[in-house]
Amino acid sequence: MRQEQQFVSLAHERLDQLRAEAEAAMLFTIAQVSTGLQARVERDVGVAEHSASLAALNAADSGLCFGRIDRRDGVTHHIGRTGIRRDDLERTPLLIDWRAPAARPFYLATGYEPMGLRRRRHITTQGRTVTALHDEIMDLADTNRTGYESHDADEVLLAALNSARTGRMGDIVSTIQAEQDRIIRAPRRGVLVVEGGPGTGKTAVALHRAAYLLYANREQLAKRAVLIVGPNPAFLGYIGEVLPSLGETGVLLATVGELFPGVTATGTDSPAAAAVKGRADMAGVLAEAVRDRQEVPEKDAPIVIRHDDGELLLDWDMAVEARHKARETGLPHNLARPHFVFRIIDDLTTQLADRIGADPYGGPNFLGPDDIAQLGKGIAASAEVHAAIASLWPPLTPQGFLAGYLEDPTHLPEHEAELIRRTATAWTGTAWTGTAWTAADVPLLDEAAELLGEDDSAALAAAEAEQARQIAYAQGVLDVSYASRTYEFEDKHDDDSEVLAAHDIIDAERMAERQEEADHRSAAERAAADRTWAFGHIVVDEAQELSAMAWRLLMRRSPTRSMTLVGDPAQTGDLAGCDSWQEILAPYVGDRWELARLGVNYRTPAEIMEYASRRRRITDPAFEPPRSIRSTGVRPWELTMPLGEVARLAAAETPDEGRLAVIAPRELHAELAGLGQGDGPLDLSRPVVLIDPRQAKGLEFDTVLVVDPGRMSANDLYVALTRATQRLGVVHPGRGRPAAGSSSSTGRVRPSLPGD
Ligand SMILES: Nc1ncnc2c1ncn2[C@@H]1O[C@H](COP(=O)(O)OP(=O)(O)OP(=O)(O)O)[C@@H](O)[C@H]1O
Repeated sequence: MRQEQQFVSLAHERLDQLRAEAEAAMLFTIAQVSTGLQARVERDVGVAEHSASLAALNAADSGLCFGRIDRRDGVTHHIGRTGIRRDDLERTPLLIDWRAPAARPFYLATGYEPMGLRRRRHITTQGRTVTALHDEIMDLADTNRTGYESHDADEVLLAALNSARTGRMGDIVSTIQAEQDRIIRAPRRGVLVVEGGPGTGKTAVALHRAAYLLYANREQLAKRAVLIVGPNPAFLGYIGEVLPSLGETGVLLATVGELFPGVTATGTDSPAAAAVKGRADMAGVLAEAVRDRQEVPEKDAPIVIRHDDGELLLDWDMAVEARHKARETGLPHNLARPHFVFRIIDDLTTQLADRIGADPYGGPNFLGPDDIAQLGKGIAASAEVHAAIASLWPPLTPQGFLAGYLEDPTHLPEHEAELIRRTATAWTGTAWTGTAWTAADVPLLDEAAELLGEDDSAALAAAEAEQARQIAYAQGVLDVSYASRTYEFEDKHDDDSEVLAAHDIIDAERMAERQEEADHRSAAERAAADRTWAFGHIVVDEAQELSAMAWRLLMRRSPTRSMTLVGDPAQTGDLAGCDSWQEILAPYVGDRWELARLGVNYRTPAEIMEYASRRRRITDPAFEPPRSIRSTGVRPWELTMPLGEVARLAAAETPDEGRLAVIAPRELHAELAGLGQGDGPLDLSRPVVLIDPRQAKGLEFDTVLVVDPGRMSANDLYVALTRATQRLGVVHPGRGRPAAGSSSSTGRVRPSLPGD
């Protein structure tokens, strides 16, 4: 213990030193007087880098060193949350990062396969003090004993699993299990699906995998960022702190509803409406709806355009031909539009030229090419012509198009159109007044953006003009720099001089590029603002919940198909969700994806899992639950009581340390308002929270009260019943009945389960 304490103290001293250095470097950078734009940008980048490394060092402070491996060849490594080098000339490693290859035996070695280890040691600390050691002998022939040999190999793991919940997920670096380690370190290429029942560590594994990949592929991933998709904002808040504690910042956490920059989905759809919006055939439906916006006049009712030189007629033939040519390009709507516009203007010009320049005696047209070009310019500049063209083939934004479509949904059976129809009060051009976008609208907006394409030619032209202006400016600067060479300089250094001046090494164009304000946002920040960003890796948690349309959106963000998808089809709650990985993935990767399974439940005690499985088998007789790693001796209980009394029950059941959740169908929440949560965003750090089964997805609490299970679908109930780490109570609404059965720790008498 003394030796390990010395080591841990040394590691912390070195961490403090590194922190002080990073702080000093940051202050120094901030203090730089930076006048030029370039210098300011460099300063900002420097500050961002130093603060990221400072954040990583700060996050590693708690539980800095948690393990040690002694190899048979006499080499010893200490394993920690981050890698630390000594302050010597060779910068020898002091603490090995848990993700480094050298740390791997700490997670994988067993008595059967010791991987060159003699001993594995878990070091438990509180602050900077070593409080316990647990040793495992790997080499059974080794007779050396330390006195800290663990009798129960899982002692450290069980202590971690039994600890009170805080409302925030913690990292598991000190107790990653071998089956989890193999998934965390699997190669980055391709699609890896991780399937497992509730509490098998899917979320934990997914987050540690993200941290591992950023460590192992820092070069590529730091530039492209990793996207982690979760089911709802409360869940993202719950897992949000795990990654900083793993020292990672190049990560964007988002729900699918947050993946269309500029749109915040605050509305809600009925489950049936979301299911329609999420269906794969919505892609074809929207494509048809876009074609509907490419119109032609009625055959016998051409559009009449007033023009200085007389009326012009935009008729059916002309529009059909122009539309055909524009569609033939295969370009999205807005990008094909210039082809349509060009064709119509050309035809109208011919129409006008034929009329003006016609020879009454049947000879050739009087007008020469220059005259005709002049006429064309006049037509192209006519507001009336443009209005007529726009009425046939309007430029469309995804928001404007989808808003219009949802007001009058076409290409769907009437009852489905009715489900998703929106009766908005007004569309202002950028937002709805009245009805908000929903999470299920976001994949449709993304689809619309693809179908419409962005006509950015105006923006590109503006960017080019700006670039030209900067080149001209830079040229001026270089000329001044050349002209102001001192004679002394010229005397001493002829043309072969090795001393370089600005004008020698940089031309105007390059200098202009440097003048441009460099984008010094992190990759994750830039990715969040860019709909077309291609992420280096995408992790999807609760992947079974995503609709087919959401998958289309995600696949666009991952052209390399480097993805980790974790989920459990048995927990699918969303009607739009898929229940077969093959079905989800086949359109994108065929059968080129890997499946890994996790089979041990680290969260739910055996007693609760047994109860949940029994309920589950009512609808799914062949159901096989994951194996619980621990049991608490406390069986779940059922009670019938008026809803108004649930708040009192919750107060009595709330553990002194830790959290309790009341999970009830949404429609009962008003009656359960006594739980005092208010209307604000869900705050999981409160000792008691009231949530519905969908919100409960992915979360866990020490104690859970499930209210009115009869109203929940089989999958929702299964999710609700598997959220507790210690105790589970099930409340049926009713007048209450005399209780009979086992006695609880709170003294309440609880009826035992039918069939128990
Ligand atoms: N190796 C481990 N060491 C310590 N704790 C672990 C380990 N693996 C998982 N856990 C813990 O088990 C609990 C369940 O893990 P997690 O939430 O990742 O499971 P899940 O499979 O995503 O569950 P669900 O499908 O129900 O959302 C968490 O508290 C997690 O920290």
